[in-house]
Amino acid sequence: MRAVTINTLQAHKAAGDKFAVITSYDACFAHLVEEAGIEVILVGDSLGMVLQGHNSTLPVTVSDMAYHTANVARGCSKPLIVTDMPFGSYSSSELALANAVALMQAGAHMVKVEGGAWLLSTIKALTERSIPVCGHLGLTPQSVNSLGGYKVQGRDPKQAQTIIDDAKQLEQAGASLLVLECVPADLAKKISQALSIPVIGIGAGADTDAQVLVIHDMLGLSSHTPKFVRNFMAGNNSIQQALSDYHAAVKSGEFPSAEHTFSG
Ligand SMILES: Nc1nc(=O)c2c([nH]1)NC[C@@H]1CN(c3ccc(C(=O)N[C@@H](CCC(=O)O)C(=O)O)cc3)CN21
Ligand SMILES: CC(C)C(=O)C(=O)O
Ligand SMILES: [Mg+2]
Repeated sequence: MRAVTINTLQAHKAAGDKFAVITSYDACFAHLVEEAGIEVILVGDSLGMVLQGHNSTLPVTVSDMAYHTANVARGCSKPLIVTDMPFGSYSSSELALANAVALMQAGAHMVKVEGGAWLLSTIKALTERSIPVCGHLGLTPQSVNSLGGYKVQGRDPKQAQTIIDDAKQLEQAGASLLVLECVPADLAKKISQALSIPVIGIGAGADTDAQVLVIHDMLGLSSHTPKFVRNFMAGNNSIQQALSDYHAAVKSGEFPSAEHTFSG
């Protein structure tokens, strides 16, 4: 596998070929993920929950994200590395710019931000300054206190329309990728078809252009696993095989199946 770029992912979408995304927070896992042929590594702020033991992603700092991004970048050379901008680090365009530069200098190839219309000028500012951006809509965990919990989003028609409008505007503002988390499968399908940028689903059904999971969840290491998670260690005795199986199951469309999917 040659180094994955945004062009590679765009070509996958154009050809109707699915690709896989998985979180990593250190060089060891990043290397195993690369060996499995997985296209994209997300250095997710979920590290606040799975590594640091918090019950939300809110306490994670830019310096935490830069530290883990640098460790991941030393462990692999082929996957595209996307790093989450943590809570509060992109509240204004100026703040976002300074923090995104730090994450890019730590080894990220792209940064991810959670939110819709309020972010358009920030996305424009970042992309104009050569910092590629991944959007994130639906269940946005940094908004857990406003949403009242980790709940499926977009079930009522008005809320679904807002997510569709936000997705189109994020693409228009220059986003290169979009994560859709915990939305009904039919809504995710509609958005994936409406956008020309690749859409990555988690709890968003089988019809997005890609899938993402938290690596600890798919290895069966987490105490609470949401409905959209499949344990790829079940019936396996190596992490390397579990990662290869995840890649193959996403590519073939075998994962996610109905049991991992939310309906409207
Ligand atoms: N380990 C881990 N895995 C994740 O997927 C993840 C994190 N941490 N931290 C950041 C966010 C939080 N996420 C979550 C957390 C819980 C649910 C959850 O329990 N969802 C319910 C749906 C409830 C409903 O039906 O509205 C579920 O049953 O899956 C979903 C996403 C996803 N992200
Ligand atoms: C669950 C994914 C999409 C994420 O944002 C994270 O790992 O932080
Ligand atoms: Mg995140």
